[in-house]
Amino acid sequence: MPKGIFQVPPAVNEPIKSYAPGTPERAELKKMLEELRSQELDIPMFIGGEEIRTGNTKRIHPPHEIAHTLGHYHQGDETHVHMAIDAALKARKQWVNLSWEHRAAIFLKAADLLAGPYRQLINAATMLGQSKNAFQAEIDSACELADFFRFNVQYMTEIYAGQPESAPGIWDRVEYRPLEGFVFALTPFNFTSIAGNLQTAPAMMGNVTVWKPSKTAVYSAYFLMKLFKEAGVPDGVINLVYASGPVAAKEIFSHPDFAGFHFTGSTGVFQSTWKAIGDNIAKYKTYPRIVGETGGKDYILAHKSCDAKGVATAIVRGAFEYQGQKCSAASRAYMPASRWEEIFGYVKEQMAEVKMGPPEDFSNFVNAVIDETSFDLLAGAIDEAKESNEAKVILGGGHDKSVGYFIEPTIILTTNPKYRTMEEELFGPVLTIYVYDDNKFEETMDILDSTSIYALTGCIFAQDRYIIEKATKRLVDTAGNFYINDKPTGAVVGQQPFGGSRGSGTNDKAGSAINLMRWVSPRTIKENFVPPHDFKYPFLAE
Ligand SMILES: NC(=O)c1ccc[n+]([C@@H]2O[C@H](COP(=O)([O-])OP(=O)(O)OC[C@H]3O[C@@H](n4cnc5c(N)ncnc54)[C@H](O)[C@@H]3O)[C@@H](O)[C@H]2O)c1
Ligand SMILES: N[C@@H](CCC=O)C(=O)O
Repeated sequence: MPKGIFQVPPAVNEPIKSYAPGTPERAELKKMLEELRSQELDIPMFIGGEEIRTGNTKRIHPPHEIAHTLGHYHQGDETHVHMAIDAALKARKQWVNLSWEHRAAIFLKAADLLAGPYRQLINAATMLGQSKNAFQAEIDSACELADFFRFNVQYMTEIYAGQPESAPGIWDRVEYRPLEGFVFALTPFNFTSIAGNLQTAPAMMGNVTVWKPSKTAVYSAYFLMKLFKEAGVPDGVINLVYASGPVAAKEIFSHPDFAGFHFTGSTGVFQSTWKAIGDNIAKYKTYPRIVGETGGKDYILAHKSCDAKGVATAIVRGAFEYQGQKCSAASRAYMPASRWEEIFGYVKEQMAEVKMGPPEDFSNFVNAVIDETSFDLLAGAIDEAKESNEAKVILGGGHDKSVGYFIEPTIILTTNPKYRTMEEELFGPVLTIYVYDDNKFEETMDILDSTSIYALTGCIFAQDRYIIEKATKRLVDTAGNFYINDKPTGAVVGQQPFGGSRGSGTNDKAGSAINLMRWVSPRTIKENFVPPHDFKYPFLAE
């Protein structure tokens, strides 16, 4: 059989389609939305390639239309988590031995299927299930996920190519073994791409996985599983269960073969799961890898030298796209007193054109927040600000859950830079502004640095280059992704590796070689071509 040192096609970012009126992609997406809306799906779990139905079904509805039923999923319990672990460990025997180029081919095929025949299916499922507009679905579930697959394949080959030096007569090699056990992927509701990356990144490196999605993103998870199957992921390599988070975590974190945790979600859940892993540490065969990207309190800092219109657009897009439900979304902003009125004028001008409603109507920029719990939390914080003597609502502030979970894009102005909504992650379309005295730029950076536990994203708007340098240095620990004259959202795989530090996560940069390295356990192999036959050192010769 001919052999070769294979090279993968260089990764390029999936081009974003416009969905402008009259484009074929708009027509295809509209048709797919209608098709999905006309069905009520029966959604099983997938364990070892089998469809598992429990009869304990839960209704799925669009967050923007509570009365409409998209389908029902079969809720599992601890027995299904166990089945998933067993199926993963069974599949491991073959999967770890499959040559890397075949793993690569599966995920390159997944990228092409997603960019082609699955594109509008996954986009429509994300729009309906998670209430995203067409553009937000496109950049997430089609483009970012295809980018994760393609760039991760390329990074995988770069990792494998990393080999040590060899002295004369010796050949040193490193093999990047998958972890000894299984990986648990616990995924959030807000990005279909993240839900599709957390189990495939470890799987690409030769691992087997148990995947538990958010209960509010089961609908798109179901279609992702179909995509994985069609791409050729063998049975049992990725097992999808819908047990509750605590039930799944309890079973998984007490299993001796638990070898890795790939998490994205809130800081509180990450901290509690880390603690559970720590409590069980003596049970495991190997020290588990823990990767978690978590919450944020992302900021916009404007200097008096800023471009006011640029700041206003960063506020509108950075805080309100996808209803502020991006971990990267701007939720606090520091504005110079001399420019605030001008900036706010532009914000009001832009917001006057923003429409809110269901994503099936393509003229809506803002859709619904994910569920009632989130709605109540956001509405409560807004109402509290309305009553506060330290804050006032200067834009939006309305909320209504009679049809869907709609929260108007809201701006709170506070006189207290440590006001609750300057510190806590709310995860919705609520931005809090603190206006500072132009002469207190440095003190304002100190306040910004010490206000929240998070350090995910942030940006500086300034035209003065000395100020840009000063802010970049002074705010070094406040964000894992720092932007200059740009909004703090919209990182692209291969361009801006994404992740935060402090309370925002382990900063292992999703969609990068840093992340993939966490899913391998290298073995060093030294081969001596002509082993010595005499134990004596030369200096013993006398
Ligand atoms: N840093 C990042 O890259 C990034 C990206 C996306 C989202 N996020 C963060 O994710 C959060 C929003 O997503 P979410 O609401 O789905 O997060 P979440 O923490 O509520 O849920 C994440 C996952 O954990 C599960 N879970 C919830 N409680 C659990 C428990 N007690 N034990 C075990 N599992 C549990 C959920 O079912 C879900 O699958 C925000 O905090 C956001 O900032 C971070
Ligand atoms: N890539 C996205 C990640 C958002 C997470 O929820 C961004 O940078 O906005």
